[in-house]
Amino acid sequence: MKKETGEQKSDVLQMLLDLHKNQDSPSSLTMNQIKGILVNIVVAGTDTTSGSTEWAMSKLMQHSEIMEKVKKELNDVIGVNNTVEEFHLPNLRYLNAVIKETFRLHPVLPLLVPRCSARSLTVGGCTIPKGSRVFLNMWSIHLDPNIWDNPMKFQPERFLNEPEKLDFRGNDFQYVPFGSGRRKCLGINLGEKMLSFILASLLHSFEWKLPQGEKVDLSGNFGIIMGKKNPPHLIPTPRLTNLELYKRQL
Ligand code: HEM
Repeated sequence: MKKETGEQKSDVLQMLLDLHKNQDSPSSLTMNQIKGILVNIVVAGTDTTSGSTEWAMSKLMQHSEIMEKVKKELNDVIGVNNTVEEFHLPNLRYLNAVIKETFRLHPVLPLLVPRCSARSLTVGGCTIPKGSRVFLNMWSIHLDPNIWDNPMKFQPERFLNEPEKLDFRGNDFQYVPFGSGRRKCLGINLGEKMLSFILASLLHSFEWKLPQGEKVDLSGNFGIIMGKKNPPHLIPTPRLTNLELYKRQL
């Protein structure tokens, strides 16, 4: 990418291509490896973000009192005569707690990515032989009553009181929606910001309702990425007072 000043600025693709050019370096990459990395990023970043958005919208449709609190915060922070901008996001504390609580109850990768033990070891009295394929059931940790009060309840407030104690950077093993260790999600910052931006925009710009006679369906599908079995059908109506603002968003 070339800035107007003429100064070169590298993006991810450029960095990968530079590693390809430098074939003598131990960290050089082949074109096939570059393709693999790019596909990995696109695949890993797409269904996770859209799946989490669907879960969060469904939980909010199910809990109207929580939806009202989110809308009040959006009005206070953004204002009904304004659209969401990136700088608003850190101030949406309650919405961010809703997102964290959605990750806890509906992690899109409930078993994370499989691990392989590099040596034999004993964990909690169980021997794991070298070379075993290990799945970490992070979902059951997120619902463990020894760790969480009322674990089945959708209660974003639990993340408001001591937010620093429960970040999702992989340091608190009771809460790891983005995994932990060397293979943890490399899109944490982007994923968190995208989700916050998408939800804030959807909820600030529109009122949402279910089609007549339909109920919120919370069944999940079975797969590596656990999205909703049936995507939510929701009907939007404009929420902003100034309809010109919708043109600006297009
Ligand atoms: C709400 C959004 C997202 C969630 C909940 C999520 C969650 C996860 C989880 C749980 C893992 C497995 C970590 C482990 O096993 O320790 C993972 C891996 C990964 N994620 Fe994300 N992710 C999200 C968004 C993204 C985005 C936006 C990108 C890229 C732009 C991305 C790129 C990746 C990659 C490349 C891996 C594989 C890392 C590896 O195996 O070394 N993710 N993600």
